[in-house]
Amino acid sequence: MENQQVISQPPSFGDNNQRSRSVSLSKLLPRSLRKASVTPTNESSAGSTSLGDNGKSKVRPKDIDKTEEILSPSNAHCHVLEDVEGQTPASPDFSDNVEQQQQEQQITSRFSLKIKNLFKSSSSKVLDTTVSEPLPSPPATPDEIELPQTPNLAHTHLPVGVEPTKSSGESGNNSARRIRSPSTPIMPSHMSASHPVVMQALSGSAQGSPTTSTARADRRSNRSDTVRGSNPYFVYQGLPPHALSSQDFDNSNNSSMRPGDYPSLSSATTPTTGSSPLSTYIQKDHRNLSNLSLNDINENEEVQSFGNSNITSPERKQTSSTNPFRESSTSPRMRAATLSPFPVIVVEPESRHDEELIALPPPAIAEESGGKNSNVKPVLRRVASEPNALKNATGNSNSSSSVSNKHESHNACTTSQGDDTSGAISKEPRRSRRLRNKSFSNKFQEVVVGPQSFEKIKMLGQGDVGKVYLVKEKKTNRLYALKIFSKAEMIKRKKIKRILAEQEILATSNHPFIVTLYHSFQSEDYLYLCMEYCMGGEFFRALQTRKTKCIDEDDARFYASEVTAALEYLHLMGFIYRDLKPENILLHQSGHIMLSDFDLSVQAKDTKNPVVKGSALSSLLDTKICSDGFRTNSFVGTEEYIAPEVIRGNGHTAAVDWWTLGILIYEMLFGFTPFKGDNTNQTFSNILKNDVIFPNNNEISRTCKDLIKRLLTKNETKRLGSKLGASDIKRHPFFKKVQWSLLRNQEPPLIPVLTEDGYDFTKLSNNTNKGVEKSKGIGKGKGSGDLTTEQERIMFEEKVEPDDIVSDDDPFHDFNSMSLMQQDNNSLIYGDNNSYGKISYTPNHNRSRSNSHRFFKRT
Ligand SMILES: Nc1ncnc2c1ncn2[C@@H]1O[C@H](COP(=O)(O)OP(=O)(O)OP(=O)(O)O)[C@@H](O)[C@H]1O
Repeated sequence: MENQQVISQPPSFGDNNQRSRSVSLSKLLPRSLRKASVTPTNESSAGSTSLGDNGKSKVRPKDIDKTEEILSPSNAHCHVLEDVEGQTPASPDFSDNVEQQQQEQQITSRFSLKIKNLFKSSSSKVLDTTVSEPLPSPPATPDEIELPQTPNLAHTHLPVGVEPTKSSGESGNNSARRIRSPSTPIMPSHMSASHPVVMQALSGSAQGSPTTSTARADRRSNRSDTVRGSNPYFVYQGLPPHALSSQDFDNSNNSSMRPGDYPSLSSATTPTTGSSPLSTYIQKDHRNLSNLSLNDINENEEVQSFGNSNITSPERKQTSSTNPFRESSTSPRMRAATLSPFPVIVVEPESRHDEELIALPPPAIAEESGGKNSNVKPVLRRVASEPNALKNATGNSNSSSSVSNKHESHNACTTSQGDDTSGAISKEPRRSRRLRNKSFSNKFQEVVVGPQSFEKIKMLGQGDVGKVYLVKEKKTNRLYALKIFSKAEMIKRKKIKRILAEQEILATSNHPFIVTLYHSFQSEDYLYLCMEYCMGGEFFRALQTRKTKCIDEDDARFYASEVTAALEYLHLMGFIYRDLKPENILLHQSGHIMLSDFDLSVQAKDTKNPVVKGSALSSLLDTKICSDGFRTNSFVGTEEYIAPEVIRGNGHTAAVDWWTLGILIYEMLFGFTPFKGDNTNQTFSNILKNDVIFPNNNEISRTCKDLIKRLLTKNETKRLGSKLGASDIKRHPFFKKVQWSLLRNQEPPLIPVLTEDGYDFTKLSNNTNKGVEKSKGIGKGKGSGDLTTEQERIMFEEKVEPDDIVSDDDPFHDFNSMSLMQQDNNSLIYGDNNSYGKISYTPNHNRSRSNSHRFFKRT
């Protein structure tokens, strides 16, 4: 097969050094740092991440959660209505960009000063950031810069705002390729010896100049060269103590660092020398620290600002925010944007969980350990509210018996609530109606499966908090993707709201481009989402199989139209997706897209019904109105995809999804994202200040470039989509030929096929999971494979806890256990001869340049 390129199936997380991808900014810690279980040897660390028990040896990230800031709908932002139709395609309106750039430059300069001053007063443990690095000046170019054309665009792209000198070209080479992986050794700029700040700190050391060829060669030769740095608007303060454990440093052969030690700048050396504990640590475990501190600080900031109050006054907003951008927004325009027209902030009702979760675990533990803390109010909860892993993690002396007791306690709960001998629980637990009362509830019935109904075939991937397994249902042999979350982990990291949101979006959605949720259920220690298995894996992988990491315009139109349809649907439901990127787009076996990973999504408060506007002849659906007036203030997204308003921290709306669509289309066409800089600082600066530029690629039409420009309009009120939402995008000339109601009947450009030379998972799954770990290079360290296997064994052996027994003060009370009423028969059937290890993407020969919009009829 000539055009067929075989790549590894999105690997089990042990494979992560094979790829690199950026991680959503909301993810507090790099995955490796988040690993819950520390194995005896460092080789095993990548593959032995634990979700479950063994809490004593776990590395626990600092607790954070999103506390969404909802701004009063009564102060809904004004939006400029602009009609796309009839406009000359390549005539973008960037009239306010110059003014905006100047103001933003002033603001960012102020931040630099402010943050520098902060550092002056910081202890030596606080790592300096890149703020001393001058922000790149906006390119003195017209809106479109034609760069010299070369065969490989990915290699010729110069980062926006970087002069096309030799060095920047090299830098562009590094930054142009978007190689991302949660555990690729991507070094933040402040960790890189080539970074000026590190250079400064290492002054006197023989690290060379940032511009020396040695440093560049290091960067080129090391995958960590996708240097990421700190956001100029947030201060990197080193790894928080909870992020590091003694075991981690033992693994790094360094005993001098203690768990509580912050890695300091002085100890952060170049990844190539590996002489510092941190660099050794990072090198060995291929960590990406770049996004860590941003989230950490931002999340804490939000907790501080909004965690203890239901209503936050404008004054509170002004004073409590630690976002330097907001604090120092002294320009009238920025101040106006910050305070008006959204002066009132209301905390989301769901934040109840955040408060509960801050409070619950310690009292529960205190109570169990003899109630020594008499001030602690007894908490009415059953054992399931305190997962065994959590008890272990907190060193509860009863933990040893908890595993053996759990089924007893479960049985006690299931048989008779009144039998509870503690006497503490006197009321009948109420059955959660959260999802049952929703309009879609007739889609679901009582849960008909449990963990034991499935057999693990392989791990598909590990996300921020969940592990996703390819499983087959024993009874039917059907394949599913089972996403499993540890309750203890969710509690510790205050992700309860996230998982509830993810469950709700998946359960609510019924759309061909959104992954289907078949079952969701919980056991005592775990939460489970059983979803449609998208055997094509991540669209990101499919892009990587292309020679230039990109696809042609017709193909990009195909994927962009499906993504637009999915976003339109989500917006109609009142959801803002917020994390669009190729990694979160999965490919169905048919080649059509499936949006997944909704843990960063948020639902608008007071969702409104869509409105049809226009005449009978040309009516347009206004989906923007569904979440009108809703602004949320979390700092979420993925570095290269993040919208300017998110960086500014003034709140954002569903318009962020249209921004990310613009980045996605750009990346599909050119193989890299438009604003990527050498580090986070520069990337954010580029996002805020620079216009999108296009490589000199004559194959890309003017309408396509116009669409991208309009989607990447920095002013969200002028961005395409700000008038009617998806309808604005759908009627752009770029999509003129698209038949929106027949998208599912389009021929996809790439068809995923399982190849024959993959791992023989049939044998491996018969021969216990241990074999899988070995074959995938997971758990090389002695015992780690056993540990993973043991945890997985528990995951797949636990019993379902029906809603009736999950008491209403249980943090997971609202995680309803249910099964889809009518299951379609489209899910793949497990085949003994199939390999689930490797996949290829075959160009669809039914689809050519001339007929790419040909539709086939189903027979
Ligand atoms: N339905 C599915 N079919 C096939 N693979 C899947 C499916 N769902 C998830 N995966 C794989 O598992 C990986 C992790 O899943 P997912 O992104 O949902 O987890 P997450 O914890 O939300 O991750 P993230 O850190 O990106 O938010 C995905 O990147 C994908 O490769």
